[in-house]
Amino acid sequence: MKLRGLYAITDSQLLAGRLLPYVEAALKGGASLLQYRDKSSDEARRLREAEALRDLCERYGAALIINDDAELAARLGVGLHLGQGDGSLAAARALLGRQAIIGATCHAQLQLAEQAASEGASYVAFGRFFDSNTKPGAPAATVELLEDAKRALNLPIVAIGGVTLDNAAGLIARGAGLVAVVHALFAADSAAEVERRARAFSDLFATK
Ligand SMILES: Cc1ncc(COP(=O)(O)OP(=O)(O)O)c(N)n1
Ligand SMILES: Cc1nc(C(=O)O)sc1CCOP(=O)(O)O
Ligand SMILES: [Mg+2]
Repeated sequence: MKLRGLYAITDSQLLAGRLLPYVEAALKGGASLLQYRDKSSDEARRLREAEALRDLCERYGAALIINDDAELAARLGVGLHLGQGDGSLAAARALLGRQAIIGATCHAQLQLAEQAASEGASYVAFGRFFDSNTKPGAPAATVELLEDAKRALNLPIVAIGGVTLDNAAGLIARGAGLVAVVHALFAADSAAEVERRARAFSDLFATK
């Protein structure tokens, strides 16, 4: 699986009552990775939704990544994203195996990315690059960091936080191999609009 392109991330509020049609639209539009991000503690719903998303991702040749929850990722045999306070990357790698995609939040710190790489991360994520509707309090990162990270690391780099169709190209030009997007993708009035946006994000990678 090539780690490049649009990385769509779900949001329980934005996608309430329309999770599957909107995610399918993002996949139709070319999203390469999909992260199931649900901060609730409703285990049964989380399992049900994650299973449905795994099936959808399989149909479209995309990879499903579970946010925060290594046990759920292991149960479904899919990837995992861990933040700095979400548990040990090395332990997750041991649990999920060599092939699993495991990503790490590195905020605006190259040192965190180097550490994540040494512990077996498949990609590193930096952010937030712009004002974020979804996570306004996330620490801010500058685009210069992407160039430094590109030089220093031999791993795919994800840019997250306030990414839109207007600012994504600049991040890609500076070294982001994936752009992770919630609001600018899923805050849409229709599935058709989500698909249009996903295709437009994906097209930004076509010539780079
Ligand atoms: C691709 C990607 N990058 C960063 C994050 C943020 O992870 P974290 O800091 O653990 O915050 P939560 O998303 O868990 O609130 C992410 N989820 N995905
Ligand atoms: C989940 C998350 N993590 C971030 C970080 O900087 O680590 S920013 C963010 C939210 C991304 O959503 P939107 O595309 O709506 O800004
Ligand atoms: Mg987390």
